[in-house]
This record gives sequence, C-alpha cells and structure tokens, in this order.
Amino acid sequence: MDKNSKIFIAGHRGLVGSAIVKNLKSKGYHNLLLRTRSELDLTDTSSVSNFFETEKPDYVFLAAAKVGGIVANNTYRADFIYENLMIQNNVIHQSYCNNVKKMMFLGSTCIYPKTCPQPMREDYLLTDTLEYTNEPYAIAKIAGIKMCESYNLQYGTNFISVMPTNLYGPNDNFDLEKSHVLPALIRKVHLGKALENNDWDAIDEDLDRLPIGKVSGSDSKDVKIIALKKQGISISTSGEVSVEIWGTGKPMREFLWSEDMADACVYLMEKRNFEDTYKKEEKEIRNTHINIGTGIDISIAALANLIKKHLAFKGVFVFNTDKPDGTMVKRTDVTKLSSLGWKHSIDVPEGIALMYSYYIGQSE
Ligand SMILES: NC(=O)C1=CN([C@@H]2O[C@H](COP(=O)(O)OP(=O)(O)OC[C@H]3O[C@@H](n4cnc5c(N)ncnc54)[C@H](OP(=O)(O)O)[C@@H]3O)[C@@H](O)[C@H]2O)C=CC1
Ligand SMILES: C[C@H]1O[C@H](OP(=O)(O)OP(=O)(O)OC[C@H]2O[C@@H](n3cnc4c(=O)[nH]c(N)nc43)[C@H](O)[C@@H]2O)[C@@H](O)[C@@H](O)C1=O
Repeated sequence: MDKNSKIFIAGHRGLVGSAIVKNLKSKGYHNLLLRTRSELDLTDTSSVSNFFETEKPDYVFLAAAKVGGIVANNTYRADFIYENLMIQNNVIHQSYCNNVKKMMFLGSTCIYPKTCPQPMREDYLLTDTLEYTNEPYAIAKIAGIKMCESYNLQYGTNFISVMPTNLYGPNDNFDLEKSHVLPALIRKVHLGKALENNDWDAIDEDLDRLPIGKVSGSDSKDVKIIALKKQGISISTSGEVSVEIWGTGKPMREFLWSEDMADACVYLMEKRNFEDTYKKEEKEIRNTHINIGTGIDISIAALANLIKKHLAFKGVFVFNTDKPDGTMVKRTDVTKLSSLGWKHSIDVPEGIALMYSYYIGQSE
C-alpha cells in the first residue's frame, strides 16, 4: 500500500474498523473510502457491485459483520449466518471483479472445533464439531476463509484471512444483552459500584448514554432498580451489591486490545501476501488463514476479579448457570503470526484500565 492508495474500510465505525482507520491515518494513509450502513448496505448485492465499479478501491479491509456476544449469537442464529454470508460474499466477490490489489477478511477463532487441542493451530480447522452457540456465525466465517482461499488459488487474487481472538476497546458494544463479556463486565461492575455508593448521578448518566432495554436515567428510581436487577445488578436490604456473571466463570478466554488488532491487520496488509501464509511445498493448499491473538488466556472469573479490583468494587459476583458457558477453552496458537513478524503490545490488566477510562470518558 502507498500513502495515496484508495483503501476501503468496511465497518469503519465498529470496534475494529474504527481502530484500523485510526492506525492508517496515523501512518499517513489519507485516501480512505468509508461508508456507513445507511449509505451502503453490504448485504445488498447490486449496491455493493455499483459501489466497487464506481469507486475502484485499491485495498479493502473487510471489518463489517453481524457481531455479538454468546447470547446474541445463540438467539439470532439466522441473522448471524445470513448477514455474514451476504456481506462477505458481496465484498469478496466484488474485490475480485474489480481487481482489488489486496483484501483482508476478518473471521474469528470460533471457527475451531469446540474441543480443539490447545493452543489452536490454523490446521485444526474443520477437524471436529463446532460449539453450538456460535455455529451459524462460525460457518459463515469458515465460508469466508474458503472463499478467499479459493479465489486466490483459482484467480490469483491476493486475499488474506485473519482470525482474531476476543477483542475489546474503544467503540465496543456495551449493550448488556448483545455485547461480549469484557465490555459487559466493565459496565456491570461500574453500575454495581455506583449502586453501592448510592451514586444515582452516575447511574443516570450511564442509562442516559445507553438505556437498558427502554429504561433511561430519567425514569423513576424504582423502574431503574428493576431494570438493573433484570441485568443481574442488585442491592440487598443490608446494602450489599451483587453483579451477575453468565455461566460458571470457568471458561477461559483470550483478549486482544482492538488497537493491537488493527495494528496487526495494517502490518499484514503492508508487509505480507497470500503466498506468505502457506508452505511452498504443500500440495493441497488449505488453512492459509492467520490467527491473531496473544496466546495468553484467563478465566472469566479471574477477569471479573481484575475488573472488580480496578474499579474498587466491594460487592460480590454471582454465577448464573442458566446462561451458556460456550467453549470452555480457546487459546490461539500465534506461531504463524509471530513468524510473520507481529506481536501484541497491550496485556489484559493494562487493557482493562484503558477500557474503563474510555468507558467513563464517553460521558465527559
Ligand atoms: N469483537 C470481537 O470480539 C471479535 C470480532 N471479530 C470480527 O472482527 C470484525 C469486526 O468486528 P467488530 O468491530 O467487533 O464489530 P462491530 O459490531 O463493532 O462493527 C461492525 C461494523 O460492521 C458494520 N456493518 C454491519 N452490518 C453491515 C451491513 N449490512 N452493511 C454495512 N455495514 C455493516 C457496522 O455498521 P454500523 O456501525 O452502521 O452498524 C459496524 O460498523 C468482524 O468480522 C467480527 O466478526 C472476530 C473475533 C472477535
Ligand atoms: C468473540 C467471540 O464471541 C462469542 O463467543 P464467546 O467468547 O463465548 O463470547 P462472550 O464474550 O459473549 O462470552 C465469553 C464468556 O463470558 C461469559 N460471560 C460472563 N458474563 C457475561 C456477560 O455479562 N456477557 C457476556 N457476553 N458474556 C459473559 C459467557 O458466558 C462466556 O462463557 C462468539 O459467539 C463469537 O462472537 C466470537 O467470535
């Protein structure tokens, strides 16, 4: 990529897309092509085709997708498979039709089997059954990998697929029903702490910024208490606050700061090509995708305790085992990524501090 290249970042307002834009701008790339969903619905084949034919981007980052936490994936199963297949089919195919020089497809480490050997190497793909809660989403992502691979092999395109671990950072989703665990716990513990301090200004500010269901800061205290309780944030008559954690707290997860993720994406787009993603002597070229992560995991209970400590929350956690645990362990093998020359910079404790500053800073 050179600094004048026309670069389309699909999903530029999302967690990863916004971090990619920031990273590219900081490196002097200025010819960025950005479209909101209302300007360009990527599930609409003819609109995407017209857009590519008119704009002719040189490079494409595909960071647009239907994304959500474990319960959202499990609930909106049809939406997750349909929208993701449509978005990626349209963008990948049009990248080929319009001679895009290099395209990056973002998948997820949920593509690996539920009981995958650990850490998960790229060649464990399609060796066993997927985890149920995110099977439709994972199947769409696997189709994306295979589509990139197949276009590269048949048409000589230069499409790179990256499989990020769980991500978090600025522009994350804090909607407690749809978000991933880290932003959810940051918000729940923040609200729990405000409740134990009887700090209704902080609660109102939070609910005004992002209502819980339809409840905002201007509703009555009783309505707000019921809404918080529904999300597992409650106060006992003795004044002890409890915050609910979904599942047993035993699943292990690996977390990568979104700006590290963006840095890895830009690094690979600048410096690596499809041909760097497999060994030349391989007769059957497959598993050309690249894991992006830290290789370090932590249990959900330990994560919650780190957040509790950082926020100086005095209350207790309760575990709701009616909610799914999902995969018990999914640690990425980052050998391939390391061999391509990239490593993460932000570990979870520092990331929690950054994330909380971002979260409370939004209201300033
Ligand atoms: N977050 C995570 O922990 C992980 C994410 N990933 C993958 O990384 C990528 C980026 O995820 P993330 O940044 O978290 O997601 P976000 O939900 O934060 O952002 C997704 C973006 O996609 C856009 N988008 C969704 N549907 C459409 C559509 N039909 N037309 C146009 N734009 C659309 C959204 O636009 P709008 O803002 O207008 O809604 C939004 O900007 C995805 O491929 C995801 O699967 C992989 C592993 C973990
Ligand atoms: C990135 C990845 O994200 C999804 O998979 P996931 O890793 O299971 O996602 P998660 O962040 O929602 O949960 C991680 C763990 O944490 C537990 N957990 C506790 N308490 C809360 C909680 O309050 N909210 C959430 N969301 N989870 C909680 C939760 O029960 C689970 O055990 C995929 O569907 C797919 O989208 C994908 O690729």
